[in-house]
Amino acid sequence: MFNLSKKMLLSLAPNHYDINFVAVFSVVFIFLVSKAWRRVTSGKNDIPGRLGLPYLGETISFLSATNSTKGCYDFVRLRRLWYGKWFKTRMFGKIHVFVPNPEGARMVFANDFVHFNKGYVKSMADAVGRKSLLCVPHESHKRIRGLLSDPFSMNSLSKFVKKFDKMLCERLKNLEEGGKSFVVLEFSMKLTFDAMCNMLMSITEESLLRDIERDCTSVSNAMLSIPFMIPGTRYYKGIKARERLMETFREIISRRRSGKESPEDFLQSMLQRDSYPSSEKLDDSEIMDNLLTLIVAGQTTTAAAMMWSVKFLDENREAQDKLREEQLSITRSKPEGASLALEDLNSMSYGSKVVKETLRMSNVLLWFPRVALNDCKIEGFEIKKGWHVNIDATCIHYDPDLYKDPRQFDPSRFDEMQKPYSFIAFGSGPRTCLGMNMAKVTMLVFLHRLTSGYKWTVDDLDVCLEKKAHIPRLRNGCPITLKPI
Ligand code: HEM
Repeated sequence: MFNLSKKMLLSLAPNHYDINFVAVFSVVFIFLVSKAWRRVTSGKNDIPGRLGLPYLGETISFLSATNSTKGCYDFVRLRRLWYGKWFKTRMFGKIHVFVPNPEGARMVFANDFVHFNKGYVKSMADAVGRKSLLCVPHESHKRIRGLLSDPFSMNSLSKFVKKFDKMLCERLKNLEEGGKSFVVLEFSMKLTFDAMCNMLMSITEESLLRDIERDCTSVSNAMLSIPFMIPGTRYYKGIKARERLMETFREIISRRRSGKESPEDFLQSMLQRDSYPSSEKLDDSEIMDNLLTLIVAGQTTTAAAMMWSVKFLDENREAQDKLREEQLSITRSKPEGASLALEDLNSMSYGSKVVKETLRMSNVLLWFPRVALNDCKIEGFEIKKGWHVNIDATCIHYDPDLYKDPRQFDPSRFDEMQKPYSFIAFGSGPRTCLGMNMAKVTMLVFLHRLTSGYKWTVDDLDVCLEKKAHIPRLRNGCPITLKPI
């Protein structure tokens, strides 16, 4: 009975067009009815989105976006197109909501540690250590952060500015003499790493720096891995690397305590508190876990931002010329060959806007994850205890209601005051980036030396992003050739 031939089927409809029409009509009808049904059955405070199968949800789509050259944010971008600004999804067994606006961001930041906290990820705590700022509970966080903060205040960074400037000038000179193309990302990764190790522990020996860098990279790779101690896995390599790093840090601390060396640096400022009451000092495991945290949190972020500044300035010559003009006027106001001082950075008003615009557009940290500690509401939307709430910095930084022509690199947009929580590249609230000042001065010195000393050509214009990277970076690392001016 169901064995109708194609001919008979066609005879049921006067022509092919009718069949096509009926098919398209049915699909549209089913789509509209199911949409209307979802609207009727879900409350008006429900966040739209697809949770998919239990546990798995949309994990595969997320992983495939992460594994593409468009980058993992493409997963979020597509869902915004399908569901609107607010949407939810399920990944790795957890429900995630992406918070798309300043009002929502304010609510989450203002309730950090109260209604929200960073999600506990075992691999992260195992890799950077349980005493890391990224993992400790509220009370310890407040104490540890308070004690770590002083060396990162603007005033304390003046020695760092001088040292970093000297290091950068030497390296740029070498590249200029070589006259060859080099990859900015490789350059900036090594530069920021060496500068941080110098500032934190006065390490300058090349082979030791490279050993520590290799191990820090393994730790960083292990932070979001599956925590099984199986040889060959990212987790295993990260834990082994951590053991070696802790051994190195322990040796440095013991040399300092024996009085064999006492350079003026971050570590020494922590050890000077040895005789203080326990509430006013960090114990050794707190110092070591946070040395590792600072390197891991500071290197890749700052290096990626430096790379993006080169790319954006290359694409926007007007901004590059304006920046160069400002920086050359600073050079002219100083004796020849003088190094930069912290006070010089205060005259870099356009430079500071270039840094902000670079961070707005590059979104080195795409979103900031939190977990809801209780049932609550954000902007009227119901959030259940245990849901992951991601403050979507990228969506906020590209919102055309907050930034006119958001895809245009325009540092002068920061001439005007921004709406609160519309610029959140360094986060906000009790977890605001601890290295914010250091990152800003590093980028300003870099931009100063680059634009006042050189012009450059980008040698490969490919815009594909690196695969499997959680920090958006160009796949080619932005190769350039310098031309002295
Ligand atoms: C351009 C460079 C940088 C960017 C864009 C950046 C961004 C951020 C953001 C957005 C957060 C908050 C994340 C959240 O709320 O979940 C954060 C936290 C943090 N950053 Fe940075 N960062 C940069 C450079 C640095 C540097 C140079 C250091 C250290 C020397 C550093 C150390 C930290 C630490 C320790 C935290 C955790 C703070 C806490 O939980 O109390 N960052 N960073």
